[in-house]
Amino acid sequence: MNSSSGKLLARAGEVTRRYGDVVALDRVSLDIRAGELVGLLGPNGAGKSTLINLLVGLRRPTSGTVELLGGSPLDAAVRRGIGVTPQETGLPDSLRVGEIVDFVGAHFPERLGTAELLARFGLGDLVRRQVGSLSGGQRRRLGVALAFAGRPKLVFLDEPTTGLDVEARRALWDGIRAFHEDGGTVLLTSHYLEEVEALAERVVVIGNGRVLADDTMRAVRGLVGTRRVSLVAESLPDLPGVLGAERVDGRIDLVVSDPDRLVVELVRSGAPFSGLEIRPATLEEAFLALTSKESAHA
Ligand SMILES: Nc1ncnc2c1ncn2[C@@H]1O[C@H](COP(=O)(O)OP(=O)(O)OP(=O)(O)O)[C@@H](O)[C@H]1O
Repeated sequence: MNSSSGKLLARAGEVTRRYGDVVALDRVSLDIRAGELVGLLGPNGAGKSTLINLLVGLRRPTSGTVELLGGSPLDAAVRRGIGVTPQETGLPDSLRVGEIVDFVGAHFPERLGTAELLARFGLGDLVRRQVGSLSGGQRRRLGVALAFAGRPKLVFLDEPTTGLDVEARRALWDGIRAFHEDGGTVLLTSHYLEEVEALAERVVVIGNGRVLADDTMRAVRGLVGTRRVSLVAESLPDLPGVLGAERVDGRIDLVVSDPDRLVVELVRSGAPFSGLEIRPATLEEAFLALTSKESAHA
């Protein structure tokens, strides 16, 4: 909401993280301010989890700086102010849902009541159930809910709804929204554009370890305010304004911002082609175009 005026809660400054030869993050900078709900969007291997792990102190950057709640994420006292749900959560099967929430909550100076927390995430009916008896989706929801148990200032959610059905996903969204509406700050990663669209006002697109866009959802859409031009051709010359290109089932699909100009240039080039189709690009395609921009070849 007041994205540029809120207090700075987390900052990655020019962070690079290598794993051997792999550069998972390449000089990434990111500020998260109080009251924001930021969606971190990117394909598999883009570096999203690595960035979260650096911000929450699970890993250290190879170079660059990380600040969390005005201190260092390596400081356990600082980390008490945040909530984290990793991609996978291992919870002891024999404990009851209510017991786990009590146990986790007890580690924090301030906490949300067990009943309230479970209700927020649509888990109220499960308070007496043993974790071992929960479905995968229920367990996942519990894992996410636990990130909110200690009334955190800032919550990091790494792909919170992966593998959940529509209903469970919406229950989670409601819980995340309720926290945000109370003034809470969230950074969440997702592969799902609809999830980021449903929740986040600010979107950071990450690909190949770099920040490709950091703006409002609207602006990120506009940035690639795109059409998809699809045609059959052996090969194409370099064409102007191509944001992304891929071969699909014998066709070449180009994501472009100005399809008229592209077609004019295509005809002018004399390259043989057939089966020309032009349609609006979906947000998914716009996103893929952004992430493949550097490697696009038309
Ligand atoms: N512990 C590790 N050792 C070696 N390489 C790693 C390690 N963790 C991550 N990587 C590599 O770093 C890159 C970024 O991975 P990361 O998990 O941050 O991406 P991601 O965007 O979270 O992907 P996903 O959506 O699949 O979780 C990948 O190439 C990955 O293989």
